[in-house]
Amino acid sequence: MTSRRALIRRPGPRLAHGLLTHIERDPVDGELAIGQWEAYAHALREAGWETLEVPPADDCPDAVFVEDPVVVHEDLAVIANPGAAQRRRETIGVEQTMRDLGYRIARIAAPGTLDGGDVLRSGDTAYVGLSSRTNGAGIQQLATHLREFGVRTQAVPVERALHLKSAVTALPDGTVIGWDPVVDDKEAFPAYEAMPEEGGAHVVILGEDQLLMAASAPRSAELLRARGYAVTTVDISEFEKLEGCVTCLSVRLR
Ligand SMILES: NC(=O)NCCC[C@H](N)C(=O)O
Repeated sequence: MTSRRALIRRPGPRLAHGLLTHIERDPVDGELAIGQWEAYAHALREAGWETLEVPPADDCPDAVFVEDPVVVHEDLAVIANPGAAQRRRETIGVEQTMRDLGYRIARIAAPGTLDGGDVLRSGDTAYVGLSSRTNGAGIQQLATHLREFGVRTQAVPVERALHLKSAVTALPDGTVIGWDPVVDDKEAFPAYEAMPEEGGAHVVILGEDQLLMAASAPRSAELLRARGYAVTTVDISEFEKLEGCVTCLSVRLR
């Protein structure tokens, strides 16, 4: 029925030891996390996406956040060089999966660092967070890789959030939505709208009029429903305790 596929990666036994930067540790319930991850994958499939599992990386606590080790554009998979050293081994299995799927492979190389969570594509622009994980050299390398597609890359400062997409995402019509307390530069975007909750800044575009959001942002979901979007919500509380959000749990391949 569909050519839409999404990469996901099952959480491993060390999930509770995932990295934290901006929040205090709150114990993660591993079993609940697996149930939430399965419900997330189910929501993708219900919306017509085929889910492809990258083999788990059980020694990497944050491997479930599969968006971070790769940026995919058309037939090119840019393997990231994660800014946190302990996340770098996550790229091995992701690269193998992308090769097996027939993607061309490019790489972000040291001294460049880049996490996929910092890359927000909207229209013909890639906004890339200059964050604690992604540096200027990484952004320049990504810009070079994306140039062949006519994609323009624009760096955006990120100081108050982990990744650019922890602070903002984009609606199908190009409006960038964010949670003001962690957005450093609203002026970077041609159209910006504030959401009332932190999780309200995170949308996975399931279709032209269909969004996936976290259950932790009910008021934002209502606002977006009022704009005509069909919004599916999933509870991802255990991943939010690790600074994860709906966007980072999958990579949509189009
Ligand atoms: N793209 C994302 O927002 N990923 C979330 C990563 C959370 C993980 N605990 C980390 O600090 O790397």
